[in-house]
Amino acid sequence: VRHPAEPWRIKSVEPLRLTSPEERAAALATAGYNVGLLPAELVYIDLYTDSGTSAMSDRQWAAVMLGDESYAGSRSYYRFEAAVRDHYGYEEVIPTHQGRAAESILSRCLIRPGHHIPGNMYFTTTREHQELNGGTFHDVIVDEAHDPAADLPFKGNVDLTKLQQLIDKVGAEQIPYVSLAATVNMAGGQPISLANLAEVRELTRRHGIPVILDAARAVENAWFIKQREPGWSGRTVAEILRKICELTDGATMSAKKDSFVNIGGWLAVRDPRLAEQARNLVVVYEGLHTYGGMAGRDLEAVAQGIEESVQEDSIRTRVEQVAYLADRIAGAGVPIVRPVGGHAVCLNATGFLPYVPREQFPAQTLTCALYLDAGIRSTERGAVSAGRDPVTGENRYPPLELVRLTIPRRAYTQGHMDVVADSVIRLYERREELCSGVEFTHEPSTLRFFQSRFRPL
Ligand SMILES: CC1=C(O)/C(=C\N=C(/C)C(=O)O)C(COP(=O)(O)O)=CN1
Repeated sequence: VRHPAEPWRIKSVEPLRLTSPEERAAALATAGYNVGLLPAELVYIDLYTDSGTSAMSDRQWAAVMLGDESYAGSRSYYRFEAAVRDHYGYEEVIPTHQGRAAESILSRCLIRPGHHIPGNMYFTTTREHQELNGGTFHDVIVDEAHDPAADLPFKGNVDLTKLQQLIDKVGAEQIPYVSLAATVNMAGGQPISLANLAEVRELTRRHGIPVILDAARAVENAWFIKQREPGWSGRTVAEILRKICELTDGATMSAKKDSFVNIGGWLAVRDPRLAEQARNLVVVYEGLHTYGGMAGRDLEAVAQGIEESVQEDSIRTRVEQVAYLADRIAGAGVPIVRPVGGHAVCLNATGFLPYVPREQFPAQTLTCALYLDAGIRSTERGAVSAGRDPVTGENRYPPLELVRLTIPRRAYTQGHMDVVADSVIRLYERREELCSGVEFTHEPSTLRFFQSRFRPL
């Protein structure tokens, strides 16, 4: 796979500092063997997340200068609203400062204690807000999504039998909505197909259950539909994105992903009554419903980012850069999640470190090794992220114990991808030496992934 030639050139740069192995060892010990607690200054290539870490374009920065900071009815809000309506198709647009704020407001509006929310695999903040409002999340994704080696085009698909069984078990009136992610982050950025989405739409319509989309990386999902789903190769990404949204009743959006911005999000629905309920809450938690926790300049940057995100060369080169990195790594025999997702290359840590038992957190261990080796920050997407079962208190050991190499948009070049590939391959060749993991020295009670500290065993 060739590294794509980018449809842009660099106009501004941010210097990176190369650290020494000694500096990195000291920094990691101070950070409690949690790379998320490292100062960014001591990270060379930061693949911790693609959320809010992308490069904005000159047109986005120019739009920032046009920000209308009026408290009510800002010009920038109407531009933002028009961009969401044009490209996602929802009538009622409510700004929030980022995705989890939209998830919180939606959950407060629709979920009551005892409710059940089916979805295609969990995401940490999405499930947290569903549970905080008394809901129980049920994973109805196809079984293959939990198998890193299953090389299927749409591992984000819903297993309709699982969904029907849940409806039969708890009753449609106990299901406030079906929560669908496009793409599925925790499965490695796996897309859902339009055909499956249409089947979910049809099944839920029969029971009067709404479908709410998590649109964070829906443009990447649209690209995969164009590439992999029969009948869509001739359509534009913009048309396919609209089609995805048409099959849903609303969406939560972290604009920090597809739309390139450093802060921003929205909740959009079709039902004006739900919209008014959400607007009342947005005023309480985010700000007036025409800025929702963003400055006018942020609203402008999101609007411009949405327009840029659906440009064919933009999304193509974004996804192809991820494929380039995956191809180099997999070419050396390193076990990764197949097929390669839109935003990340996910290393299968149990296959990579077969001698580190699950109780010693192989994925967490591998994130530490990658930082020590080359100053690369990656993300643990395994047992540490999955947390403890709320009932038994035992660690959850999901089938996917992954290290996510998450690629920011328009930020790193082929040279950086090669540094990452070389480091991963070097560690893989030394994997026999990596036979002990880590243990907690500090474990917070909720979302432990972010604040936990460990020591090496
Ligand atoms: C699929 C999905 C996400 O991936 C997501 C945030 N993801 C992060 C921060 C990540 O590193 O993947 C969120 C939360 O968005 P927020 O980080 O609050 O703007 C919602 N849905």
